[in-house]
Amino acid sequence: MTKTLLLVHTGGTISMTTDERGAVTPGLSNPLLGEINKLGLADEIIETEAFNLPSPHITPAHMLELKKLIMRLLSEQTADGIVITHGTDTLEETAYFLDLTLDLEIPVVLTGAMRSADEIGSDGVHNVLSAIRVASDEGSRGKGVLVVLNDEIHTAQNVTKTHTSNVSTFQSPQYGPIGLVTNGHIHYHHAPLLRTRFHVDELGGRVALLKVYAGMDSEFLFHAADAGYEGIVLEGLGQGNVPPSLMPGIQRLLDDEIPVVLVSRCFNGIAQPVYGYEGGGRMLHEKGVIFAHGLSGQKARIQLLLALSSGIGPEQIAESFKGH
Ligand SMILES: NC(=O)C[C@H](N)C(=O)O
Repeated sequence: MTKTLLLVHTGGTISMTTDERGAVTPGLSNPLLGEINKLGLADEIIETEAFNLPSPHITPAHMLELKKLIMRLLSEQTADGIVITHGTDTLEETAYFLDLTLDLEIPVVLTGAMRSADEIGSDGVHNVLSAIRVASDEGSRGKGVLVVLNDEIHTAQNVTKTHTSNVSTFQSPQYGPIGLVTNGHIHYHHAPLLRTRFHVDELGGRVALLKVYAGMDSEFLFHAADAGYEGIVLEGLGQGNVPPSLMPGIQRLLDDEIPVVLVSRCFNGIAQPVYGYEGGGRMLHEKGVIFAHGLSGQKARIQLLLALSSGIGPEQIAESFKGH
């Protein structure tokens, strides 16, 4: 069966080259543009450049623009799958944003590279090739937004960048990758069960993400309430605890009806209300702190931003985090 894929570029190292100073930099034009089609990897690849940005420059506003661009392209052109190239630094946030906002059965696959387009051993074209094969595979339908790098398939919900420079940087700490890409096969060994979706046309609300540390005081939380933040995500300690000195700040946020979402700063495992001591998870839970089981801080922040922007009430916001 002939397959038509949309290939959308957003920038990142995959689209960068080394300048005369030896620094990796985006050029005036994306070196990937026009090159992938020459490889004859799919029957038809329709290529679009959304942005040419390093991914630390990508904001939730760009993510929403990307979502709208995809919907516009799909209204003009039917496609069997979508591949998006992206810088790796914030790739997981864009992937999760799209996972929470796109309502598509066709595969949507993000990829990137750790080595620039002109570097020896560059992983970019190989990763695009893998992403195109995954996006063309019937088994990839209905699995939510996927991230493909280094011959592994991850869900947007779980994947995270774990190494500053290694090509095997993307891992899914909770459950591992959901599939593998080999020379001849796309092989899935499990599938995501739960998905949350938000209908968002415009982004509203400021949401901050703060990492909790030993002896942390409440000052930043008081400041966040005074500064008009509409949501706070805390990367708590262990199973989901905070120092007692943070409790006055949390209480202030809750009194002001600012949702407080708690994840763990641990790399693995889920936050849960286990401990009954001052600042322990049980106390936080009883006060109304929302536990985002298994999400990283940066993903919980994207979700809280989308939940607030979608206009749902506090109970539905809390409910939306239950699936994780
Ligand atoms: N490997 C990369 O793509 C990292 C780069 N700083 C970016 O995210 O744009």
